Order: sequence, then structure tokens, then C-alpha cells
Amino acid sequence: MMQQIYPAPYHHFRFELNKDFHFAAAHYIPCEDAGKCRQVHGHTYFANITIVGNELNDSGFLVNFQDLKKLIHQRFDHTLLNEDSLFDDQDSEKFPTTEIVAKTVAEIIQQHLDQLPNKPKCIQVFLRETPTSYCVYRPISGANLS
Ligand SMILES: Nc1nc2c(c(=O)[nH]1)N=C([C@H](O)[C@H](O)COP(=O)(O)OP(=O)(O)OP(=O)(O)O)CN2
Ligand SMILES: [Zn+2]
Repeated sequence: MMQQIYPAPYHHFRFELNKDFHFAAAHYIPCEDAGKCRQVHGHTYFANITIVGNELNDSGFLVNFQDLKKLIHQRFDHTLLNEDSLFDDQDSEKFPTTEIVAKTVAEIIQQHLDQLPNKPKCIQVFLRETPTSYCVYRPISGANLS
């Protein structure tokens, strides 16, 4: 696993948990601007997920590390992202760009967290698409991070 330095999100929660994992997926960006990236090509995406909260569950977990990986890996690993129902070649807000994949990962994880009694929050998704390209997505604005 590649070691990375992540931007540290600002917050006042007592616990901050981070999970690293990767998944292999193909995609293409269906627009003129994308140049060679309009062709189907693959990446090993590398993700770092940041979860915060004040309360732990009965296992002493903020959230199970394994569930975070499973949620994303089972859905996207060895798939063509454009074929997933969460993306749409006809809608530029749903093209599988690094930005939109990062946002989608955050949304999938938050939907899971919303079902947990201790109500943790996903406050950052760092998603690296290539050795030179990555996106950091923060779903919650700074003002609401306490
Ligand atoms: N803002 C975005 N720009 C681009 C995206 C994207 O998701 N968001 N995606 C691509 C391509 O899909 C490609 O996977 C990444 O492109 P790039 O960084 O250019 O990759 P290279 O390895 O060719 O870059 P080097 O500069 O040679 O390292 C394009 N743009
Ligand atoms: Zn790409």
C-alpha cells in the first residue's frame, strides 16, 4: 500500500478514524475535454476515508474499518464505473471523474453511517486516481464540524 500524506480536516470531534484501501476500476469520461481519457482505461484507485464522531458503539468502534472498505470494494472493484447506476454518461454531474467518484464514495459511506446508532460522519474522502492526480472531497462545510 502506497504511503501518503493527507490534508488534515479541521473538526472538534473526540474521535477521528481513517481507513486506507484501494480498488481497481475502469472508466471513461464522456466529453470532448477529456482527450485520451474519453477512451476506456483503468486505474488502481487509492482511497483514504476520514470518519469522525463523539460516541463509540458497543464494540468500541466508531465504525468497523472492514465495513468501510467492503461498501466501496464490493461495489466498484473490477467494474466499469460508467456502467454503475450511480454514474450517468448523459449527465455531467454524474460522470465518473475523480471529483465525482470521490463525492459518490462519501455519499455511499454516509448512507451506511446514518444507520448506525452512534451517528458518525464522513468528513473527507481523499481519492488518488493516478500517481500525479487526486481529489479531496469534504461533504460537510467547516462551519458544521463540531
Ligand atoms: N479534473 C479532472 N481532470 C481529469 C480527470 C478527472 O477525473 N478530473 N480525469 C482524467 C483522466 O481520466 C485520467 O485518468 C487522469 O489524467 P492525467 O492526470 O492527465 O493522467 P496522466 O497519467 O496522463 O498524467 P501525467 O501528467 O502524465 O502524470 C483527465 N483529467
Ligand atoms: Zn482515468
